[in-house]
Amino acid sequence: MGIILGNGKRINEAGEQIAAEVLIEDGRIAAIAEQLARDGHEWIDCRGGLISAGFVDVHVHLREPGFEHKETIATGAHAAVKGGFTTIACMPNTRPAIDSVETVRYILDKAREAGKARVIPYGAITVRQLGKELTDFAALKEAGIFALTDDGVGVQSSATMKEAMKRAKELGLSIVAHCEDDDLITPGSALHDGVVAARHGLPGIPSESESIHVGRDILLAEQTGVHYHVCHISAKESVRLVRDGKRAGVNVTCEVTPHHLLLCDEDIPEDLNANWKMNPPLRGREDRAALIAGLKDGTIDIIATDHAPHTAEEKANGIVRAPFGIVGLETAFPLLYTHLVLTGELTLKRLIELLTVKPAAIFGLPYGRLEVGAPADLTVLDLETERTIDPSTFASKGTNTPFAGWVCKGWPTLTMVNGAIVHREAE
Ligand SMILES: NC(=O)N[C@@H](CC(=O)O)C(=O)O
Ligand SMILES: [Zn+2]
Repeated sequence: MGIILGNGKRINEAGEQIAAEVLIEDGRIAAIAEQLARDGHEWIDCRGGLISAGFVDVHVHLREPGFEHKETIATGAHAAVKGGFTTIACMPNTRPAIDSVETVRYILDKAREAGKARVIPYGAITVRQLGKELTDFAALKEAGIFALTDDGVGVQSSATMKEAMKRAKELGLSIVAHCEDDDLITPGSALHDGVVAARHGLPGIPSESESIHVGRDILLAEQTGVHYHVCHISAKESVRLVRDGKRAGVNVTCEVTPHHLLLCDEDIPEDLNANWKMNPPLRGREDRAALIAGLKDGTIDIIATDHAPHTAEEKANGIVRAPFGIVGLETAFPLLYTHLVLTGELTLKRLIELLTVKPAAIFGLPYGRLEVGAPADLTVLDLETERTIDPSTFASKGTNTPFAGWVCKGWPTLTMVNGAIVHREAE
């Protein structure tokens, strides 16, 4: 007995939406056709919704262990499947950091218990993410990490980064980098060093604090041959450096977040609400344009949310003292579909590739494909119904989003991981 996702649509090679039904058996996609014989299988009515491969998000902060008041693996993995994400990679800036085999095992066990999205942990590059001593990459790989990063902080020392890349290359692991040169940032800076910070008389985070690491690391990746991936790219100069690196044949990829694609510093409300504070900051209007251009020309490889939950109390501390970060898992697809696809910036086919097959492919993961034989990680999307983003309905513990009140189409109605239904909207 299998399950049929019936009365749905899919996107064909030409990018058209065509009628489709999908049969799931033994956790895999067993058949895809315009119409399937019911044959006693369980039949689910997709009501004309788009059946897509489940989304893959390589940048998620799950906060457990250590910051369970912000998010737990269970609440974060639930938020993921509500947003159509079936595989999420969790960042190591937990307490303890993901720098030991024990912590990797703890996370994998908790994720299995939660039974929602598939969780693949990153391992920290350096012990406690302090930027000094490298972690035991081989042991972390054996325990099940998916790639290496110190996200949350930049690796300040070029020598440490180079040594990390050499060892990662030997083990076939990717180096994923939060690019931030601490020396170039005045402590307490919260906003991009641009017109808005200037108007408020606040010190700004300059673009070169990001791009200098991007440039440095592309040169080191060229030397070491490692696959190097840039987190949450935000500055136009960083996009240019990645474009040049790719042209020179360096194995460099990068991700952009929905918020950097849709917002710039000039959109931040005058009261400087801290739900607009994240790292890297919303940059200038030209940076946002460069990110969209980079996405269109293939310089930017994928979209990742940088889901970063914090409590409302922490975010009420004012723009300077509040922590950096916004949630993203439950709003990413509706925002991108409504504000990039329906506006004509990107095709739906391309948006879905940026969220599925592309992230899977650059990290060698067997997910993100709507194909017979592939693991049945699927999401069904209602492309018609308009809904308003309401943080009080989030499964995430975090309600810290600048997008509250935005009206979107493209809401996930059903999510399946390995053939099991892990989320279904009430009808
Ligand atoms: N992006 C953020 O603003 N914050 C992240 C850290 C990070 O991704 O750098 C967090 O852990 O809160
Ligand atoms: Zn980061």
